[in-house]
Amino acid sequence: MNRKYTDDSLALHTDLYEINMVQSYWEDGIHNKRAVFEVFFRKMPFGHGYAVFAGLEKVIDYLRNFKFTESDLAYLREIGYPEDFLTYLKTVRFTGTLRSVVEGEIVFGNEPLIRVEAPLAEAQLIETALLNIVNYQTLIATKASRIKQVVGDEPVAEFGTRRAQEMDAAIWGARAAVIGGCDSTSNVRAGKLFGIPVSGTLAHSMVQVYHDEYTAFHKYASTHKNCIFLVDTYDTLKSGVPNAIRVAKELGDQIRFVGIRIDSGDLAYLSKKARKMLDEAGFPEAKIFASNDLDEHTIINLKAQGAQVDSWGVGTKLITAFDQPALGAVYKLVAIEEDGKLIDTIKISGNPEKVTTPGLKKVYRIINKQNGKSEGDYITLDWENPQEEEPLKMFHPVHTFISKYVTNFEAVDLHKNIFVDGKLVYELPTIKEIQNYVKKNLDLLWDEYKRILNPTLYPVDLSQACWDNKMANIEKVRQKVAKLKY
Ligand SMILES: Nc1ncnc2c1ncn2[C@@H]1O[C@H](COP(=O)(O)OP(=O)(O)OP(=O)(O)O)[C@@H](O)[C@H]1O
Ligand SMILES: O=P(O)(O)OC[C@H]1O[C@H](OP(=O)(O)OP(=O)(O)O)[C@H](O)[C@@H]1O
Ligand SMILES: O=C(O)c1cccnc1
Repeated sequence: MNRKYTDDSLALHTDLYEINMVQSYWEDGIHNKRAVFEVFFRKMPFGHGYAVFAGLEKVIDYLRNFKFTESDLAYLREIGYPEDFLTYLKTVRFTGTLRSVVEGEIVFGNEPLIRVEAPLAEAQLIETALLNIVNYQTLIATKASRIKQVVGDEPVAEFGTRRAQEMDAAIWGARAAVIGGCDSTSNVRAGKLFGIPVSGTLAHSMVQVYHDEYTAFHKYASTHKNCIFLVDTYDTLKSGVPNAIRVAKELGDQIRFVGIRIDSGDLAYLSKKARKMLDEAGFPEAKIFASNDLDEHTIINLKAQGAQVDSWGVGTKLITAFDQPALGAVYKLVAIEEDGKLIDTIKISGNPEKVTTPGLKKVYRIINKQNGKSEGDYITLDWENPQEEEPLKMFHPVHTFISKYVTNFEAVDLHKNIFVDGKLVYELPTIKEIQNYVKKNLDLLWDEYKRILNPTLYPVDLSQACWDNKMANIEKVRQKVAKLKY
């Protein structure tokens, strides 16, 4: 490789306009004003009833190491930035406070997932990377959770690396898939980096190398104790399954015949026939693994057809978020310092759903103590404490007549302090802990929110104070615009 600059930092993993805006702020002397931005998405991915948040570990890593290196500065110099601005950029680190929902949190549209309070320049420079990370990982974790919803307790292996949108996506996608509910990944590097269980069978090429299944299975079994034989290279029922049975019988206790994998053809029909053959041959414990372009839709169909599948391998459609390639999370300014005080800001849109909600906010999950289920999420201004309100009025933020009163509840603040004044104060959980957290959180939701087709809309409401503040800000902008004379 003969590149002019070494790839030794992620500070330039940003859109040019962020640097240009920061240059203007710096020239104007406002780059250190406090600014507050929030990350949120509007539309539920895949039409799912909930999303699974992922990406925080990478966000933390990115922010801890945030700095412009000599090669970054040399490149910026080359493309025309002035020396005094570069001298300033050299000093920039992340010194802000970041509050966020944790990985594995069940989240919904229009609620703040991450809140960044930092000097304006810093908060601006990190926008692109934060969105890049959270958009992808949350999307994949959510897709995996959809798949897990239809699979139930059977194991799901993530097989997507070869079809992922490049290497980083494979690695972080594998991790996100495991957060969402996959039990293992085929990506060995992801196993090494994140402590995720790895799993695998064998490919058609190995059968082709030995020209017949019998020899290939024997060779595999002579080096590996646990054997899952791939049975669809030539003819699943006439050749693959009989050869798997023959080798398993011949080797007896010398191997652990875990089962067979079917990777083409009619998976319902073939799995039922194969099940019968394995049972009749005395292998009722042998498992049937299925793969081939699977997703939640094919799996639900296969189950409806009575497919005898015990374990699922899911690749392309999971790792590429095949039916919805982007989450669409945004990063919006909600407050900015003026005369030493934070002032709320708003972005108006003709589309009511795109009008931002001004001010520093918190998001609470309102859990009914009687049944242990969530009543909805409740967004408040920073200073509010919904726990002190009894009964708590929850109302739809657009169709405000839809409302309910909740009593006997626990209001759980979903945001944790991750960085305080640039210092990391959060201890990262293990992947196993994150997976358990997802399961525990999903128990809070009624099944109606969890079905994969037309789920009931989960309430994400604004507190009265938050709603009033939004209306007041809209009115303020309206009056300002009305006074303009152009
Ligand atoms: N019984 C079934 N009901 C619904 N979908 C199925 C069933 N069996 C398999 N499928 C799905 O149908 C698709 C079939 O893919 P494809 O047309 O590539 O056929 P194939 O059998 O894999 O052929 P090839 O040998 O070329 O791989 C896959 O997505 C697979 O998961
Ligand atoms: O279908 P996916 O959900 O994407 O799962 C991954 C696929 O990758 C492999 O196929 P491939 O044809 O690449 O290699 P093989 O010869 O090992 O089957 C495997 O057999 C699966 O079909
Ligand atoms: O181990 C497997 O069976 C596997 C791994 C990656 C992709 N497809 C299948």
